[in-house]
Amino acid sequence: MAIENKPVSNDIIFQAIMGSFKKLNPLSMIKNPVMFVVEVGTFITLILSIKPDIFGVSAVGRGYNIAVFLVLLFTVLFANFAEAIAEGRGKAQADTLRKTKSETMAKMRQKDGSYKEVPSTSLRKGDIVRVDTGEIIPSDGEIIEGLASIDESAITGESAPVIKEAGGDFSSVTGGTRVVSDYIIVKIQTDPGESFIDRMISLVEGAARQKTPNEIALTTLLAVLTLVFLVVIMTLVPIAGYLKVTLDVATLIALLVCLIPTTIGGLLSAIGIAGMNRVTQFNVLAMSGKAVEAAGDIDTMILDKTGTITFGNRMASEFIPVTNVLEKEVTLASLKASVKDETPEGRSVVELARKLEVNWDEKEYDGAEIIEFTAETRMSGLNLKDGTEIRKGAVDAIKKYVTAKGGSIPADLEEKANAVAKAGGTPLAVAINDKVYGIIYLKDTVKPGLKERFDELRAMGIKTVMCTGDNPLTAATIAKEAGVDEFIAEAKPEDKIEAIKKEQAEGKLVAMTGDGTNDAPALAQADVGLAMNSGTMAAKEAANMIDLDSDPTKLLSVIAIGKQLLITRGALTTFSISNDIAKYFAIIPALFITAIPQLQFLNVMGLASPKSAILSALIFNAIIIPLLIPVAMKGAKYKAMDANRLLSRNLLIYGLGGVVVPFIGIKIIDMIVSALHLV
Ligand SMILES: Nc1ncnc2c1ncn2[C@@H]1O[C@H](COP(=O)(O)OP(=O)(O)OP(=O)(O)O)[C@@H](O)[C@H]1O
Ligand SMILES: [K+]
Ligand SMILES: [Mg+2]
Repeated sequence: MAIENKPVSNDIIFQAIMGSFKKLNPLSMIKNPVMFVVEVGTFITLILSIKPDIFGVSAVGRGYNIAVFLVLLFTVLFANFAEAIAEGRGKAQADTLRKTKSETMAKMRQKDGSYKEVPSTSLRKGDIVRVDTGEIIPSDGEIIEGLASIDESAITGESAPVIKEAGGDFSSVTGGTRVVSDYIIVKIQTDPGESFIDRMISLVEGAARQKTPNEIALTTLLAVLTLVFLVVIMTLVPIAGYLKVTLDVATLIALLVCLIPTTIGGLLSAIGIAGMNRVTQFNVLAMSGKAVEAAGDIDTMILDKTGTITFGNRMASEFIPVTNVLEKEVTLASLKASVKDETPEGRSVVELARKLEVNWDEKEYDGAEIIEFTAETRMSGLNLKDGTEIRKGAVDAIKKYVTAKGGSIPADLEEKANAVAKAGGTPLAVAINDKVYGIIYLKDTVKPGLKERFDELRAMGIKTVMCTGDNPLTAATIAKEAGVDEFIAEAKPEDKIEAIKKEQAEGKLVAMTGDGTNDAPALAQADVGLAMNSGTMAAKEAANMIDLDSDPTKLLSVIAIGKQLLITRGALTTFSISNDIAKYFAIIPALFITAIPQLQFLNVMGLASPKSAILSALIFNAIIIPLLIPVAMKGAKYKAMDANRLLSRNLLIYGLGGVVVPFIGIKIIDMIVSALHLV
């Protein structure tokens, strides 16, 4: 499996430790204003450790300065470590992927039609290659000829081979996957360095990671808080002077660091990276953290039917004649309408007709005009040289077509089409000129386990809408079987976009899942566009997430991760800020107690000495960061419950916990520090 949930190895930890030091570079540190302030403080206390009197006569000794310096240094290192360890996971995954990207040779078609061996790295968009059994597909592309079973385990981890074929929604192939039977001719669709695996590598590695709007807002808030506390500390100096308490520079810095939100400041980026990692562990590639966060707030989910809710291998299973037409006649008409239809549906019609031993003389369709299937017309067929027009397509489309030609609609067409539709199949009507011959029954299967998962979505208050080009009856049957809330039938690509825009206009966040080229615009329009990996290149490029397992309900997991990401960030911010306030009350009394003995009643903590109080608070402030790394990495506990209840629960745990924990922690550390006579 390419992407897996390995435990953090010693190697990752070692790399993360090295990374913690590398990240001390102030240029990279400045992106995190809170930790940058701590780093500046670390630098100043380093100078004080060397020359304690540099800012005037100091009452504290070198040892105290050194102690503050060391604790501050570790605070910065711990924060860096949190980020580095979160990144480490992705780096390890990227390394595994790089191994699958070994250079291969490709057979590239030359101008004269012959094939020449070239290195896969030299292939450009538009080149045509042939891939035979056992060979690795050299780059991403679209099959233009042939049908093959392909082992995609290198990217999906799924060992069962998948069938890929020219035409239709299953024609895209990915570089690095292997042909296990037959051969295919592929038109390359990416230039070197831009392939799917390349994108996967840079994604899991976090190279393309950008702060989400949410993260930027929080970073700004934390920077403002830091500034406020800087002012608070400054005003402390004249107050202390008035009270004849001397506050050393090292003490002021220590106080400042205790007060500014270092806990969340240190963990913020790790939370984001880990959230993205969790998405990848579900075999979903998210192009941006923004998409994952949007998933956490989704109100409506729109799904394409064929290939998303169903497996999408719509196969002809029966030819049904209308009255006064023989079965043989409708079979022949269907064959005629499909001999040049390269879609999987078209080929399955030809296959079934040939199995029923109906054949058509090739000479008859010499020079015929091919009418290719489009999602717009929902028809396909041939215009013969003698003027005969043969069509098959969605029943309503064929009806319109025949009526326009002055033909009449057989009385039992509707009934026969409905019977197929009610069984969940797709009926295609077949006509030659103005005469309708009958129905082709296309069968498809609903993917298992959807109903339960759609029920879960409903419980979370998310509405599911199936949007299909198919007729209303088929749509109704499949909608019922899959358990979606609503459906839109006979939808053209622009109708899918309209459906999304309508929801968005009501202020809702919309997710769309799809697999076809006709879904691409809708995937791009949606706030969260999840493409099936089985789908076309266009769909995968338009989407901001790709599910490697082609499971539309995977969005449920992404929604959970998105929600958890927002909750984790909120919870740790609450904890961090209430923690800092508690620290303030723990150490201020200790500082002023010698000057104002009346304050003794405030000194509920009974800390040993002002110096030990400061140092203990600072040590607590540092070690809380690594202690919370597991929460940042795994995410805060998340249950599918009402948002308000979840919020009050978190406020209770992280807000109250944030107030209480420092009192206990600082007291314990103070006892150790004073017992060891550290200061
Ligand atoms: N090869 C074909 N020739 C003629 N008509 C077809 C062909 N394939 C599909 N159709 C008809 O066109 C309709 C639209 O097909 P399309 O694959 O575009 O559906 P869609 O909009 O992607 O919706 P979904 O994938 O959800 O079913 C089908 O329901 C069917 O009636
Ligand atoms: K702090
Ligand atoms: Mg489709």
